Amino acid sequence: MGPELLRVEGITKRFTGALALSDVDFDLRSGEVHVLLGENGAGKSTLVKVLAGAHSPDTGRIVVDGREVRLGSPQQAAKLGIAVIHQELTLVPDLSVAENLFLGRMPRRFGFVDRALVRRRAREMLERVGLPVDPGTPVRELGIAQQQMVEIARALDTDAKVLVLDEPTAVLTETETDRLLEIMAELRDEGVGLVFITHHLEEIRRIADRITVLRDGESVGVLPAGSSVDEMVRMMVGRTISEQYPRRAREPGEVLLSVSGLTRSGAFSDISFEVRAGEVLGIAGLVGSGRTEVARAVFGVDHYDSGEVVVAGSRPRAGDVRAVMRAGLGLVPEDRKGQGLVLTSSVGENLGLVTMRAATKGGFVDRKAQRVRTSAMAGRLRVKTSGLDQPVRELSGGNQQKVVIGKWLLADVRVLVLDEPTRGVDVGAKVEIYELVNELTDAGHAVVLISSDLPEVIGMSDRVLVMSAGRVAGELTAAEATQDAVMALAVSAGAAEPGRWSHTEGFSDKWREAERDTARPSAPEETVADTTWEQAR
Ligand SMILES: Nc1ncnc2c1ncn2[C@@H]1O[C@H](COP(=O)(O)OP(=O)(O)OP(=O)(O)O)[C@@H](O)[C@H]1O
Repeated sequence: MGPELLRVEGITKRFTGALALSDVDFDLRSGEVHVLLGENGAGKSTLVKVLAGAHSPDTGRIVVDGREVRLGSPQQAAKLGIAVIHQELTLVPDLSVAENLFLGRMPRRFGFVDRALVRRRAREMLERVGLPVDPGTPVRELGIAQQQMVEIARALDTDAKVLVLDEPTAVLTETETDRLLEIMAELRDEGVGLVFITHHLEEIRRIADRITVLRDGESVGVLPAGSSVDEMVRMMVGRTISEQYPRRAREPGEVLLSVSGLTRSGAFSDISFEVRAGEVLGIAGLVGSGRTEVARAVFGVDHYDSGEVVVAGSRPRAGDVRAVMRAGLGLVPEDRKGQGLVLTSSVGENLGLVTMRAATKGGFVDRKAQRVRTSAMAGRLRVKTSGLDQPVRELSGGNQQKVVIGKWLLADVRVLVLDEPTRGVDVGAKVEIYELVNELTDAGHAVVLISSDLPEVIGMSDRVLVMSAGRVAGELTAAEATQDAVMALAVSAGAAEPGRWSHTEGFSDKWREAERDTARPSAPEETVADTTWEQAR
């Protein structure tokens, strides 16, 4: 490790109702990857925003290159060589890669943009991050990983000595993550100092030189490279987690969800499956295999051409979300930046969105009963909040995700479809979500679990349905569902689409890609929120 690039001492940041950072010390040296680890709401993003000049701390010192500085704005931070890659990328989709790389600082000659120079410099910058795209390509044609690389290339060109990456791998596939970690290692070798946030502990094991653990806004310790997952978990949540996938199987009862011959041209075809009371059915599949599309069609937010959906004995009309919900089926959509939430409303209101109807007595909402239930759920999922009245937009990303899950876990549904329920959620809350799945099935409900996390879908399901290229490729019992067996089925439709499977990417890579490609955080999700509002009234 080289000389110290940056140090913060005694940083405190208070928001109304929350002490986000309390007397935090942190330092970064040249040529190291320093990981910030902590539960949802521990204060990681707040510290990053202080380093980015986006939040000014209430107290504390910031020292860059040995000199105390005030980071009054992101521009000032950038001038001092601190570049931050936030989760929400900031590129302009309709401009080319080169135009984005030089946004606001186009090299000019005699007053004209020097196009030849722009292209040459752009190529050099892209080469540094190993991105083989033409600088003339519009950014909107790039995948998320490539866009992230363009941002990193741009950041590095401004002579950044410090590169801060806030949960960059959450949206990446395994191969893309590998590539990013390689580039991070190369930059480290060049002497750049990197601050890295991730909830994936195995990534930390691979790349971290030091790990600073935050808990409730305090720095509780620094772990060295090579620390075990157990050590990280213990320091992060203050206890060990004995069982990662605590599935309690029970004798299945009557069929609660029956899907037969469901077909939508171009998306999925002839999908049939059943889920019984007390069962967890996992749905697995690769890029474009259609898992999420099927879930959305079953829930009624997307249409289907033919087939039948029966929920607890009734046949809701295709495409009628309200009828599907009345029949007793709920969907936790894959979360994308607060999707499924009413951001301006409070934590309590959001948790109660779907249950309000259940808590309605003679036309009036029984507010007391409602509060008891929502507050118990917030406690179980350890939603970090100053109270049920806090606006949900003030919560950290992971805690917003917990509220989306909690809302549906509280809903009185017979069948709950969970699409990527644990993305962005810390390890402790993950296990709590699994426990709640157990409780749902203990109580005789049925759960459909769609997940890109292969160990999770295998560990928590009684049966795993594997989809491939829009069809059901097969079904495995819990005992049969090994990674290899699931993989073999998932690629079984490969012959039909040779191009898709010819590359040598890892399996779970396509897995995460599938998840991402099918995510459409647009109108249909709003429909969900609107419908629940309407129902609540
Ligand atoms: N603008 C704000 N207003 C009020 N409270 C805030 C605001 N921003 C953050 N907080 C609070 O500060 C605390 C730390 O949040 P922060 O976003 O730093 O957590 P995090 O460690 O990044 O979590 P995650 O892993 O979920 O992203 C949380 O309790 C959060 O509710």
